[in-house]
Amino acid sequence: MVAGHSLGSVGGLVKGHGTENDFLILADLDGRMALSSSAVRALCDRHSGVGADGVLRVVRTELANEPDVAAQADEAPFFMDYRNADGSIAEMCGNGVRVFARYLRQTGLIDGDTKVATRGGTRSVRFDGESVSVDMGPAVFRPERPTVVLADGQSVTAIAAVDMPNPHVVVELPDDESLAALDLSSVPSVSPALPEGQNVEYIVRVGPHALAMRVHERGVGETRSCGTGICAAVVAAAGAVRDSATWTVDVPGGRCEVSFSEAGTVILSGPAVLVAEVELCAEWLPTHR
Ligand SMILES: N[C@@H](CCC[C@H](N)C(=O)O)C(=O)O
Repeated sequence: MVAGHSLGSVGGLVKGHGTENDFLILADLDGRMALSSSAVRALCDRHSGVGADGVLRVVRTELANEPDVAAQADEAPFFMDYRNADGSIAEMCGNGVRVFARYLRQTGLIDGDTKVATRGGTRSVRFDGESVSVDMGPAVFRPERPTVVLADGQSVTAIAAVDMPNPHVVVELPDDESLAALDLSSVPSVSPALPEGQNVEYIVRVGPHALAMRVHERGVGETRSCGTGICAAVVAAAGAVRDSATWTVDVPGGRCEVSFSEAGTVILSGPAVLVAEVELCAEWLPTHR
């Protein structure tokens, strides 16, 4: 890992967030770093590390050592290697990709709208002032309709399981009070669980095209926002009715907007903020490889 570089010099560790879903951005442009899951866990630990929901490693796409990613190099100059705080790998991160794009732009690695390579495919990104919009691709409904147990022991059948392309289970609750009362401090009991595990979104309809949502993320725990989860929630709530309206989704960390493109893909818009440059202490590094 790199310590002591400024954001402008494209190196080091940068902290950022999208609706308070927070990330550590690690520049490894030549793709030489062997980023272990234990290093990710150590970095993301909020007590003994820097603290974040996940790590975004920045690699030139043609130098990514995953063939499905390197194949995106003609379209997308940089690969977002996303890791959850527990060190696990995920296909996609909707808040992360906006923050990743903000980082690329602020460091001068790109100078405008771009495409980002991810394990879930290439994503188009458009800058619009404070907001960043991403074409998140198609949502795919899964056949499963699992049951999720709430803290009071009540079981609720999910309204949908949706791949974005990471797996989501969406549960609808009757009102704001039920949403506020949820205890998401442990992994939700989901039956049958999806084979790859799942992110679980709990939603309340607060208007014709408006949701409130909390989320328990696979590999992280409760987070203040989840971009792919927000998309899955809107897809589940909209069902077959996909009109041209823009949906708003309020999460504990802020608000994102979701709409559908003419091609039927899901467009996610929301803030992306870079917060700090972090210089790791030389003494800390060798023990956290
Ligand atoms: N916070 C992300 C989703 C990150 C991946 C997720 N925890 C998973 O394992 O699928 C987002 O904003 O989409």
